[in-house]
Amino acid sequence: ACSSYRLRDALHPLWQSEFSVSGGTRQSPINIQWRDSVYDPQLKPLKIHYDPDTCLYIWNNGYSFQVEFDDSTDKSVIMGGPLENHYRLKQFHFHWGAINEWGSEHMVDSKVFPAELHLVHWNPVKSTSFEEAIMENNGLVVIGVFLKLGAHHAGLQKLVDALPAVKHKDAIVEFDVFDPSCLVPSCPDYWTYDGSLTTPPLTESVTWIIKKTPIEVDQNQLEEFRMLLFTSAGQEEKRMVDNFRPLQPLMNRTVRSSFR
Ligand SMILES: COc1ccc(N2C[C@H](O)c3cc(S(N)(=O)=O)sc3S2(=O)=O)cc1
Ligand SMILES: [Zn+2]
Repeated sequence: ACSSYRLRDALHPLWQSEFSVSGGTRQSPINIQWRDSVYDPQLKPLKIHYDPDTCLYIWNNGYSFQVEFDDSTDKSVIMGGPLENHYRLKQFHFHWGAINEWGSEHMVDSKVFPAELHLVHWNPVKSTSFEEAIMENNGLVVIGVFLKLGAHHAGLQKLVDALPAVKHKDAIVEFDVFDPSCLVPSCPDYWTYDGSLTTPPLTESVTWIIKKTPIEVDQNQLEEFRMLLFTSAGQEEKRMVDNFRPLQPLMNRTVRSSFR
């Protein structure tokens, strides 16, 4: 894994140079060293209540595909875990590689996964809008779920079937009635740490919750991700792959685990 990591890092100077914020002390993603994580018995189980009717549309934002939700009410929220209050689901998206040997943003004991799901939530108690929450300390909570190559994922397939409609940058397609909790593993175990957005503006406003157990997807489903394009219609095609940020230093942070 480390060799492919070095290779993948060398292949992607863009991500290395463009996305390094000066003076950051809590940047993401990180390599989670299982043995250095600290079990915190005060961490509660994470509670997830998503209403499938709050799903709005899928769009290609030029570095991933994103599924947006109606966040004007508390219909789709998470609570518990390390959180003092509830957080509203705003969007989810993925990061993936050109090949199965890499693609995730976080790593566990230097193990990379072919892809990683991010469910982005914001704190409606501390902030009056998502845009405001992005700039707030711990204004956002992102749940990270690793994807590994394995069985076909029936819930994901509904999403995959819509991807050809958003092949190009800025394409958008209506996507109603989808419950993203089908993408979250039932195992309750997670790690949590204070970090940042992994794309610009890289703000240090994210409480990360990384699920220990990956979900399984099959090769065809990963290949469908790789058929998307970074480029707009009419431009020279660039396949949307390797849209992950390199690992960032842990610095003075502790990763807590919800499990022994
Ligand atoms: C300044 O305006 C904005 C700033 C940020 C964003 N977002 C889009 C980003 O792609 C992005 C990436 C996230 S990740 N990989 O989970 O760390 S979370 C997130 S976002 O939804 O906050 C939208 C508007
Ligand atoms: Zn992300």
